[in-house]
Amino acid sequence: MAEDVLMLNISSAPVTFYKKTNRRPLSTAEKWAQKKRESKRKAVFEPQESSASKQRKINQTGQQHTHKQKPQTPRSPSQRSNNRDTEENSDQGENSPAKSPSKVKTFPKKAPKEHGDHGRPFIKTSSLFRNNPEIPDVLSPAVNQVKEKVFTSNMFEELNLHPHLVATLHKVLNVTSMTSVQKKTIPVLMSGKDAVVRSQTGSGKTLAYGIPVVQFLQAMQPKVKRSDGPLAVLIVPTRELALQSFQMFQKLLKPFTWIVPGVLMGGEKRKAEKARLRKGINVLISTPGRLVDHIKNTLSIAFSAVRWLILDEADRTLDLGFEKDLTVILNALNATGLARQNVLLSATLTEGLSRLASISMKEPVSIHVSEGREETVEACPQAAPQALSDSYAVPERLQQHVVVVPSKLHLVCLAAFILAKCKFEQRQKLIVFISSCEAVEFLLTLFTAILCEKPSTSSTKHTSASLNFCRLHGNMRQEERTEVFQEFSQCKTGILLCTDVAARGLDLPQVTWIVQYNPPVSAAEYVHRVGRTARIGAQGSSLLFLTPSETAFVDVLAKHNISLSEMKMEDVLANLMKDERFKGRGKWDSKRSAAAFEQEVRERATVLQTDFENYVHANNESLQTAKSALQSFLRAYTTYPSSLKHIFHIRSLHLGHAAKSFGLRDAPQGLGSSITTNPANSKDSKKGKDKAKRPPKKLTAKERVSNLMRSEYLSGIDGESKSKKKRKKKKGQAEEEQSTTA
Ligand SMILES: Nc1ncnc2c1ncn2[C@@H]1O[C@H](COP(=O)(O)OP(=O)(O)OP(=O)(O)O)[C@@H](O)[C@H]1O
Repeated sequence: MAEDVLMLNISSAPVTFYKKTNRRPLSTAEKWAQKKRESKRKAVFEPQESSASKQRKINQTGQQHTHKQKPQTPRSPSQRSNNRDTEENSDQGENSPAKSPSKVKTFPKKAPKEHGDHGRPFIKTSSLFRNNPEIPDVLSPAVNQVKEKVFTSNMFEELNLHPHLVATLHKVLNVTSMTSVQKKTIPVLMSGKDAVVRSQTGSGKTLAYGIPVVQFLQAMQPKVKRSDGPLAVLIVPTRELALQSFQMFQKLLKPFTWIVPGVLMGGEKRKAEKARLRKGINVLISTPGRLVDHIKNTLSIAFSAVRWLILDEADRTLDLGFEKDLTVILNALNATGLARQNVLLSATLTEGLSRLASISMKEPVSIHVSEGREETVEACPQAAPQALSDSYAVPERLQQHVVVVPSKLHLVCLAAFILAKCKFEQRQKLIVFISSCEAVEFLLTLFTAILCEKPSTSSTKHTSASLNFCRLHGNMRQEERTEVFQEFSQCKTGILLCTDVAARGLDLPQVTWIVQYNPPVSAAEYVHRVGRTARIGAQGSSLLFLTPSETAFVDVLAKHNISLSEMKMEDVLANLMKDERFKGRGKWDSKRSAAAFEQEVRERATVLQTDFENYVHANNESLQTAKSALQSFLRAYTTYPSSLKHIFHIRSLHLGHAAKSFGLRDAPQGLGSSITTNPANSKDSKKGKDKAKRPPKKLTAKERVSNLMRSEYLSGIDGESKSKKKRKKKKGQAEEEQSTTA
């Protein structure tokens, strides 16, 4: 433990605990004085146990409680005794810099005994409300939120489309009037121009390019044949989005049966894809990596007839992570020399894309829908993408919230929120974004075990629904991914725990809440995540979790004209009052004071956290799962881009507190050394000290990219690591092997 603290420089970093303190380090005497003040303060503010209650516990156990406990068998909340120890021997296992030495003396390290009178094992409880950093007020700066009108009163009939296409839009896709982006984009693309299109999430961009492509292909003379091969190529960053876009083209092409759409995506059998390519695919939808794979290994893929290239989620597809793949694709397409229409689309296109856009496009028309530019479709040669500002539009009916939660309380706070929405409210569908595949798996198992239990008696005051958890991330088998994606699309309620693999483009109907349990890597990713709700003019809400040291991210969002309102952590936790399974040790009476209410909330949070911890520590397997989830979370934390490192830096994480958010009582040994790369984080040896004096090694652009990409692999977005590719080659699995990372 102590080593971890040193390695991460946590103990010497007061910024971890109190935001924006530039104080000099405290002397030992000052630290003692501070601790004394702190414990006095706690005596006033923290829930206290009566001495009678303390005495009762000592009598029951025959001893005082110890620091190191054997793992307890997890017990259902209904089995639990209400006579639990809350906030008692609470700080053990955390690398808490404010731990009082006197406390350590008070509790000798003895194994727990069973209660003599009840025959129940001693239940270790968790300290949640001590030694947390102060929660600063979050003042989201006032911004002029960019507004985009979703719908227009114009009908598709006005566009001079094939009547069967219009009929399909009405009957199959159920759409009649155009959205703003469709009204602006479709005529431009039908006139044969290239375009860079930016409009908010869920505003109908897919049809904005889908309709012109189908209109063009159905009118081609001589008639399109399968043997022509790809005439339109659509590149998207994830497999689920590829599947979704493919399904949309299937619908649009219903009346034009001679035009064949097809999808290539990692995780599918290459052999089958090759066979389909041989037969002929006219509208080819693919993830970049898989298309490159076929360009290199499939003879029958030919691009001699390609007339359209569309990059959906273009900022993601064009970013450095996919640059190499895209270069291969562009070279293959350009080799044919045929005139081609190019379209780039995203909700977050900025000027950063000008470089690649200018490589692949001819005098693109820049289209954006923000108010004030309503009717301007400017032809803007070469420099078109520069016209796009850094302000992002988010759906007007999206209510955005932020909650500041100390690391220790993250897990219970998320659980309380999920219970509130999905157990005690009707028709709620949540997506929870988490930074790594392992953490998704861990939370799925934990929540299913602890939150999904049925209430033991009829004492539950509120009517409650059963919780329906599912998960989506890049380490799942493709069939399972597809199944979950389809199921969650169709269900009316439920909770999807996922990585950023679900952040882009997915059109999952009726999602009511987006929870960002781990903050996104950029403002753009924030926009895409929240964009999974409030689509096509609907209402929706989002909640961003930040720790006290991360609150400056709100200012980063404000720079992109995104404003959030604060939700108080206490209010989220207060939802636990609806769930009798986690009630505290005393009899709760709703007529009691506000202070008693607050104490009961804290007790319930503690009971819940204790359940989580008991579950995690019940056996070695669950313990290891929690540890590797924590490790993957920390790894992901090191991959924030340098522009955000002042907010999200591994050194400002408190390992012990982060461990608690994975149900761990202790921060596992050696975690720090496996995570940190900065010499300043090495042990406090002379060598380490010397190194620490040196400025951190400046990363090359390549290293920064590989760092960033590592986070994408963690979150399961399409792509493959070099080492993985090598391993695959070695095994000679080129044909059948399925990529697990996309
Ligand atoms: N004209 C329309 N009228 C009604 N619904 C529409 C219309 N156009 C598209 N939709 C529906 O709106 C939803 C969102 O569309 P789409 O997925 O194309 O949005 P998007 O702008 O691409 O979002 P994102 O930026 O998140 O990818 C889909 O369910 C689609 O069927």
